[in-house]
Amino acid sequence: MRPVAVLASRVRYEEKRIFAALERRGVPYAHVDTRRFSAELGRAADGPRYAAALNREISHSRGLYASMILEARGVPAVNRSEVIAVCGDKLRTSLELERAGVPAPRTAVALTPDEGAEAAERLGFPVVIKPLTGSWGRLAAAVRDREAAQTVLEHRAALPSPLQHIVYLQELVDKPGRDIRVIVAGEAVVGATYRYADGWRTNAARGARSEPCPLTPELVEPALRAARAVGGGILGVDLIEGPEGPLVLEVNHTVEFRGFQDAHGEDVDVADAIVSHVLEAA
Ligand SMILES: Nc1ncnc2c1ncn2[C@@H]1O[C@H](COP(=O)(O)OP(=O)(O)OP(=O)(O)O)[C@@H](O)[C@H]1O
Repeated sequence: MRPVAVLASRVRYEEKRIFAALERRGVPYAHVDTRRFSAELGRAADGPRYAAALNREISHSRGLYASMILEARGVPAVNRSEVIAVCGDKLRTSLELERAGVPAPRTAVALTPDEGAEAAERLGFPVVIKPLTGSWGRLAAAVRDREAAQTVLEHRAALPSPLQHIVYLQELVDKPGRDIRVIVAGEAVVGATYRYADGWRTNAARGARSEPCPLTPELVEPALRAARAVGGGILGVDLIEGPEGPLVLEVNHTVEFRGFQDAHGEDVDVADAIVSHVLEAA
């Protein structure tokens, strides 16, 4: 069997667990550091060197293009470049969720900061203003009135990147001090955790505490629908509990699972579920 490529510029807890899971199953693998990755075009006839590629790259651009290049060489990538492109952009994700009828917070988008203030007013305060790209909740702001919105949007307008001038807004959902993370691998739900933290951003990267969350149909169904909507693969679906049930916030394409694994202990093996899905793709 040709080796499975594990694409990652950093070997963290998650990648170590994945290497160990591959070794336990006797699957040959090669760690490919994306910082040392290059390919000459026109040589695709060389044929695929890997049975599949598991993309664990944190850098969005390197991850996206690594999957794209390997796919062009006939290597099935997990996740696929198209999925990474959708998940890496909050608006593209929201549009796919909307198309699939997945419940999500009320969301609006404006193509200039000035129009953003109007759109926020129409959505109704308080609102969350988020960058289209990025993670760990960085640069997201909860604003309670028009004046505060205008201050944030003025900062946005001053930023050099045109992408920062696109304003993505959401109602601030009054949630019970926690998020829910559901990990999906293909058509299987690996498990779910609650993530508790102080403040309105309760995601794990900001120091949240993870606890196991029961897999109820009202959670599993929107999580699987969200994963399918973005194209499927190994995905972390983030949900918050609204007054009428779970709402999908976003879908992450490079799942960090340390808190999740610690919360579940021996009951769930995320790395093994990931490897099992990659072998299906191979
Ligand atoms: N509309 C909302 N209402 C209430 N809380 C929200 C809303 N949007 C985001 N949050 C909170 O802020 C956190 C960060 O938001 P979001 O997940 O959109 O940002 P991110 O930068 O993509 O983070 P990550 O990719 O690390 O999950 C969420 O985990 C959630 O706790």
